[in-house]
Amino acid sequence: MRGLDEHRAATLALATPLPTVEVHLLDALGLVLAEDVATPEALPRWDNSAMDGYAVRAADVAAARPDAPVRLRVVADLAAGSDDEPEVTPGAAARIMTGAPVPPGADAVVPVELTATAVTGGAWEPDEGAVLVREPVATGAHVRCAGDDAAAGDTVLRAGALVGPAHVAAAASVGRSTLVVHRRPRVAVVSTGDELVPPGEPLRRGQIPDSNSWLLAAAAREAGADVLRLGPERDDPAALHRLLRALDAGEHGAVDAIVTSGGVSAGAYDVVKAALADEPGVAFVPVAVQPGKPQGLGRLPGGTPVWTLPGNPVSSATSFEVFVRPALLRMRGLVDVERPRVPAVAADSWSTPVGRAQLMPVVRADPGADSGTRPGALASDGADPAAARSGDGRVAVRRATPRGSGSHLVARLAVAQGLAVIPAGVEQVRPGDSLEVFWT
Ligand SMILES: Nc1nc2c(c(=O)[nH]1)N[C@H]1C(S)=C(S)[C@@H](COP(=O)(O)OP(=O)(O)OC[C@H]3O[C@@H](n4cnc5c(N)ncnc54)[C@H](O)[C@@H]3O)O[C@H]1N2
Ligand code: MOO
Repeated sequence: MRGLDEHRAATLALATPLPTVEVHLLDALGLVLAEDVATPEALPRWDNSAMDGYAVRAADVAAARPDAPVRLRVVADLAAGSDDEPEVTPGAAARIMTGAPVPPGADAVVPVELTATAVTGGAWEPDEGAVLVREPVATGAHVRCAGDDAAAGDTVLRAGALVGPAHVAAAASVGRSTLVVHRRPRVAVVSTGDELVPPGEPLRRGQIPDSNSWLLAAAAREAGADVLRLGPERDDPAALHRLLRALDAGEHGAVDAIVTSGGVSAGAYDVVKAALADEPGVAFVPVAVQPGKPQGLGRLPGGTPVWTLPGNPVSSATSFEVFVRPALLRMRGLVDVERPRVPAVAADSWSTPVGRAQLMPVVRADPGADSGTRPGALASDGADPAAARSGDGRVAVRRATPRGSGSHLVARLAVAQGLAVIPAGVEQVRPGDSLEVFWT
């Protein structure tokens, strides 16, 4: 049997970053940058005021006191956006608003609160032409200097970054209206099985609603892909083969990956295995993991990578999580495609299959476990972190359901907050044992 990590490596090897496209700023949100973005100019572009007030020469107001204010001639009124460049000579000041360029000669800004005018509290009246400064300011006070944020030529965004709101803002601030990003993968999800009917339709004995195509479509979308959801497909190998070949040939629109569920174990009607048996690029391999042992992987003749996941719903879910999700993230251009694994401590005991790693759906073992919050949020969600952590800070976890990692437990899978990864060499987990968990 192939090891869990070995199979993860094999699936990642199928994924390369997708071609790049230039998109408008908002459309870049959630995509991965494929270029470095530099600022052609310093940011800020010029010294500007951080306060509404008066641009002055600091030396002029050094002696200002509330009971002995300094009177300055007001020579200009500079709103943000003004391109005036009035010279502030000794004894002069310019009324200035936050963001307006500091005029030549001025080296500080006096906030309006530290001043009085002839018409205090009213609009500035040019005729009055003067301001009383009641306190001194240091040279440079309330001036935001050119280049504070970035020098001309500085890289402000790096290729490989996942574009979020702050990246959009940074790009806009350097004058970009578009960004070059890796395009989003389009994934076809196909469920198989004669027993399946679309959810909501009447069921006769033996039939169940198809939940995997919905699970996998949702998971793929959550991983940043566009999804073409198909199925349930009948247990007809020739028809399924035709469908998979058509997907590979782009007959349903171009797809970057195909994910199937079901029909890959040892049964008499294992349709996916039969459909792809003669495809030289696809191999079926047992992987030493529970759930998720029967796996198929490879490329169809047109080059489309295909993952054939086992049909048991929890097996499908965990297989997507550890084998497909990282590959989709890599296609999106991300370098870091693994969820961080965090140390945890078992608050529960269970046995694990001999010779296979185990992916155990878990929940926090603290009173906040039912709240739906993730352990990563513990420090700020108001729960008492001490209640959920061991003395050394590790989060305590227990199995999400008393039946543990049973691969048919689809309805209860939603209570799980993460997966504990138990190495193949461990046969029993006991309370207090160290675990590695990734939160999903
Ligand atoms: N003799 C053996 N039998 C099985 C083995 C084995 O090694 N030898 N492996 C078991 C393991 S482990 C798994 S996992 C499953 C995988 O089976 P398949 O991938 O062939 O899946 P199916 O047989 O099609 O279905 C299994 C199970 O899951 C239900 N299912 C399937 N698709 C869906 C869906 N879209 N939505 C909801 N539920 C679905 C299906 O009805 C079955 O109950 O094989 C074991 N057997
Ligand atoms: O591998 Mo199966 O997925 O153990 O249930």
